[in-house]
Amino acid sequence: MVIQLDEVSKRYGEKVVISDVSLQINQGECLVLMGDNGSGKTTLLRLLAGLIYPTEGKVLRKITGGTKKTLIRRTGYAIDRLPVTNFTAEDYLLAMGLMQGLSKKETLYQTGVWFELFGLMEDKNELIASYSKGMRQKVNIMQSLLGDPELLLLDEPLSGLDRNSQKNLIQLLSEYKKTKMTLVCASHEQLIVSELADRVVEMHRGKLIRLLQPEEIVTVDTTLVRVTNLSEADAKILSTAEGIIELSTQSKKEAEPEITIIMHSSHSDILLAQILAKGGSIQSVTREEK
Ligand SMILES: Nc1ncnc2c1ncn2[C@@H]1O[C@H](COP(=O)(O)OP(=O)(O)OP(=O)(O)O)[C@@H](O)[C@H]1O
Repeated sequence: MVIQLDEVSKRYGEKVVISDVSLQINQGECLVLMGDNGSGKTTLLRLLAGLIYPTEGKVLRKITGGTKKTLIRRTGYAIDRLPVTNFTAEDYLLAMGLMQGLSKKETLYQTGVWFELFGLMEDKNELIASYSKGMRQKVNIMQSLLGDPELLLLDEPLSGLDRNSQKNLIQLLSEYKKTKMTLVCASHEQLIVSELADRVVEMHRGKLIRLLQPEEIVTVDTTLVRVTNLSEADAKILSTAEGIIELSTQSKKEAEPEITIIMHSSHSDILLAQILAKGGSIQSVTREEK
């Protein structure tokens, strides 16, 4: 399935949630959506699923053959949290399979393979309401895969899964990708980016701000340092030093301007020594490990 978004915006009342997004997602591609909380990833997935409509612009989903009805059947969507239902996992998935037009036999066969893969075989007849967060997430993903969709939309699919299940899911999705399934996934997980992504889109306040190749997503350990007493000239020199990622000055009323520096942790000892040598006072040092 190929998806084309043309100047898509979505508003709720006055609030602009998606703003002028144009993008083509190709058949067999895996596109990963990244961005801060509230940046619009889930809303974009819902637009792609056809669950909501744009306020402006168009979302075109192109399939070869088939009707609007088959378009819905050919789309799988795992929302960010499976609602707690009063069904057992097997009954729930059976109902979802039948609703999609699968036979009982087909559904039980497909789900049986996944119950085994995700280690849920012994719990399949327990109520979903009694499941842990991770177990519920596995059922959520299984329902999205029913009927082998051509377009699969996943919202934070690795969330709540143990390491082993994460790897099994990645392996399963890699197999689906070989069948030309189009995959759009909201995730910050390095495992998804490195193992599945063909392109990564970064969102900020409803806009696409960057389109990246997976190899451009380099996660490094960074250190954030807050400094005062550093002259403007020294700050300028420091901003070009090796290991500096970002340097910004915040002027506060009736107080020393404070400089915030984000640096590669591998260079932090040398850079902190340079700041002190220039007469800077270090207010705080925070290490952010990725
Ligand atoms: N039905 C709605 N009515 C009003 N505002 C909404 C609605 N749905 C989403 N929003 C707003 O749209 C913005 C984007 O929300 P969205 O859930 O798409 O973000 P997100 O990037 O998926 O966030 P997160 O990483 O926290 O899941 C938020 O400010 C949210 O409050």
